[in-house]
Amino acid sequence: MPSRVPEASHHKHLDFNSVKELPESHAWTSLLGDYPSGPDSCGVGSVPIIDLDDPNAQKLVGHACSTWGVFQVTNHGIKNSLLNGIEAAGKSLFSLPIQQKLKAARSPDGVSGYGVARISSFFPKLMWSEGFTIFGSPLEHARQLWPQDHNQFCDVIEEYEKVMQQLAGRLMWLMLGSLGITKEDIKWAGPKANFKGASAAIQLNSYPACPDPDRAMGLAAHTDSTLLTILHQNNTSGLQVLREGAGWVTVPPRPGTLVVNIGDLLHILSNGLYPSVLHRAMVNRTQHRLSIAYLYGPPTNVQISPLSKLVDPSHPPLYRPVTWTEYLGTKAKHFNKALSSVRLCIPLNGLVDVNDHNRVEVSWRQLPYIKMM
Ligand SMILES: C=C1C[C@]23C[C@@]1(O)CC[C@H]2[C@@]12CCC[C@@](C)(C(=O)O1)[C@H]2[C@@H]3C(=O)O
Ligand SMILES: O=C(O)CCC(=O)C(=O)O
Ligand SMILES: [Fe+2]
Repeated sequence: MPSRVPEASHHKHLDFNSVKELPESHAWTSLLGDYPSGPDSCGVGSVPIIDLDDPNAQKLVGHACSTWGVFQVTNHGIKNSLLNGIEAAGKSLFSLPIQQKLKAARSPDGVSGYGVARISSFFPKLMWSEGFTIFGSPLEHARQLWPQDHNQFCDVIEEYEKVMQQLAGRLMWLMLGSLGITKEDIKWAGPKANFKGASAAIQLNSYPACPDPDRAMGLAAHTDSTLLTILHQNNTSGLQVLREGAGWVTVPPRPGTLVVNIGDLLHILSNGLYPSVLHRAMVNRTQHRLSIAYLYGPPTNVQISPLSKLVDPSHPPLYRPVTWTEYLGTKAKHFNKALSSVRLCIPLNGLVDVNDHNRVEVSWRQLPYIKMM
């Protein structure tokens, strides 16, 4: 694990508009040599695109989840006007003067607000991006950002949350259905099995054009601590996913298409059958990139553990139960070791020791960070 950067060791909040040269604080040397890039040269294919109206959608989703951990969806029911609306809301936020944005700064222990990527403290260099997280009502922060006129922003966010919650529920049943899981198996999905009590955060990410993109990192490689994440990107490339044996594969934006990726909690729930995908965001010299992530999780206090239908003597539970709140805390503390820190030890006699919560294993997931040091 790279050494952490002390909070005050350099200026964290950059006014990207005024910077003409990449500052040393943001220069990630030897970064791009960690894995080969691009699917085209080695023929691994590209991230699957699934039409949600396809009668075969469940099977296609299941296959994409077990092989890629990520897929793109069309015919998802989200209007283009709303996607444009949330993009415009993000643009309007990030184009405010830095002093104004800092009025809505995320507090050191807080979740919501404006700030640098929260995983920054795990890296020796800062990332070429800024973010705004919404968990619960955006009203207070929106008032600080636009004292005269915050309604437009809040209305778009509210509408986005409403439709994304429905889409996320639909995706959950496609994913779970493909594992043979039925509505009776997930009590916390609620009496109508529509995941009404689920929680979610919206993360607006801004990646300004960068004077030296080959030495900069937009958002460092990570997995999401979610069940699933639905990502809308503007018309600028930057998202890459890591495919074992192939390297970093770019997920180019396609108008009206949303990216869905599996997070650590679905990895746990599926007992490792649907692995969470490692991904990152790169930057470029000329275009401002914007992405909006809908980070979807269970009700915050529900214990998530491998589904009993997926567990038997030859497939023992790989993870101990954990709530979303607890897991987010673990991620904030242990970052890329969070998932293995909730993994159970399977001794040779096959009996699981539920108290051994702290085993740390080195897997291919950790290589990108180790190589960076
Ligand atoms: C619900 C959440 C997931 C997240 C932490 C957060 O509380 C809100 C922001 C999310 C995000 C977005 C960018 C990448 C990420 C690793 C991060 O630093 O903040 C994720 C967090 C996560 O999935 O662990
Ligand atoms: O900007 C992107 O494409 C990725 C964003 C992301 O990974 C996140 O918000 O968790
Ligand atoms: Fe992410």
